[in-house]
Amino acid sequence: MPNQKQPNQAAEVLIQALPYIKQYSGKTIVIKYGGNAMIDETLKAAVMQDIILMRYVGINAILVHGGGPEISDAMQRMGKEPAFVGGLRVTDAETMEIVEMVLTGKTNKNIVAHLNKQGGQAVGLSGKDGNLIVAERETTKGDIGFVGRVVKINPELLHTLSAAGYIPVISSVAIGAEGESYNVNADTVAGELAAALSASKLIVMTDVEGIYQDFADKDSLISQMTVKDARQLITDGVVDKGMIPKIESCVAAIAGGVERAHIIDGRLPHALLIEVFTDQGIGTMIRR
Ligand SMILES: Nc1ncnc2c1ncn2[C@@H]1O[C@H](COP(=O)(O)OP(=O)(O)O)[C@@H](O)[C@H]1O
Ligand SMILES: CC(=O)N[C@@H](CCC(=O)OP(=O)(O)O)C(=O)O
Repeated sequence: MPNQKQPNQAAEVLIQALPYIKQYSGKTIVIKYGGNAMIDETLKAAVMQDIILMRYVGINAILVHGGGPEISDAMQRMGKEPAFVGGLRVTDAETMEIVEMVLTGKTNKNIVAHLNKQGGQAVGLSGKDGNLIVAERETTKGDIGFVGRVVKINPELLHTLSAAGYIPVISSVAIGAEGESYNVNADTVAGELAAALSASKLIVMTDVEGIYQDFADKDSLISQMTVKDARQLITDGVVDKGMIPKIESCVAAIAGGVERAHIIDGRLPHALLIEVFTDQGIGTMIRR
């Protein structure tokens, strides 16, 4: 399709981006990618382009991906019924194998291939590589098997890859003290990594515009709030389901020193570029 912008308009767009390029070049931005934007191929291509552009202007872009629906599909094909306790997948030994095959084997490599096809230099990792994400068994929700609680992040490998211009793509499979695998929620991993890397931003992409004060009222989108407000939303039961781990990961990131966390709509093409490089605030921003 021909570019419908007049040349001066195109120049304006680039000039508007300049202060943001200056602000974030050389800084780290952690992106959690999942949900709808992952299933739709056109949206997926747009997300990859945004990340490649971020990398080319010198931003250390780190991508953490989910893949919950794909894991559930694979389980069902293998005759296993997915079950969740408090939003976490009950993960017996066989399910852990499926999680690792799908997330680290398939989804991770698929994203890496997409990024590389479009001109990026992506490297796929799980939390096992370089002992990146060390976990122990999550025990606060009863026995839910090999679900992990993050105990340590070793981000050195990510610094090395970013410094060399690579885009690390990370699946949320962690390693235990005995080398065993743990299944960790991908939102949680993104928040922990953002804190460990002292990222400038954590951006969580999802399948709604952002956080609503009242989920039934689409005019009640919260454009920004403090960590205290965010915690209150969970206490008051305003957010539930998949939104709770997202808010918790934003809160953990900010408590760990990240400046800002954003929950944005992955269904909007180029939502990442709009968030990082324009004056337009989209989604919900959480700050100290
Ligand atoms: N107050 C709220 N505002 C926005 N979304 C909410 C709220 N409370 C619950 N949600 C739910 O959280 C979901 C996002 O979490 P999830 O389905 O896990 O997303 P993803 O697949 O992107 O990880 C939304 O689709 C929505 O149904
Ligand atoms: C413990 C736990 O629940 N792990 C998640 C890991 C994947 C994930 O978080 O994917 P989304 O971001 O697409 O939801 C799971 O098994 O589904």
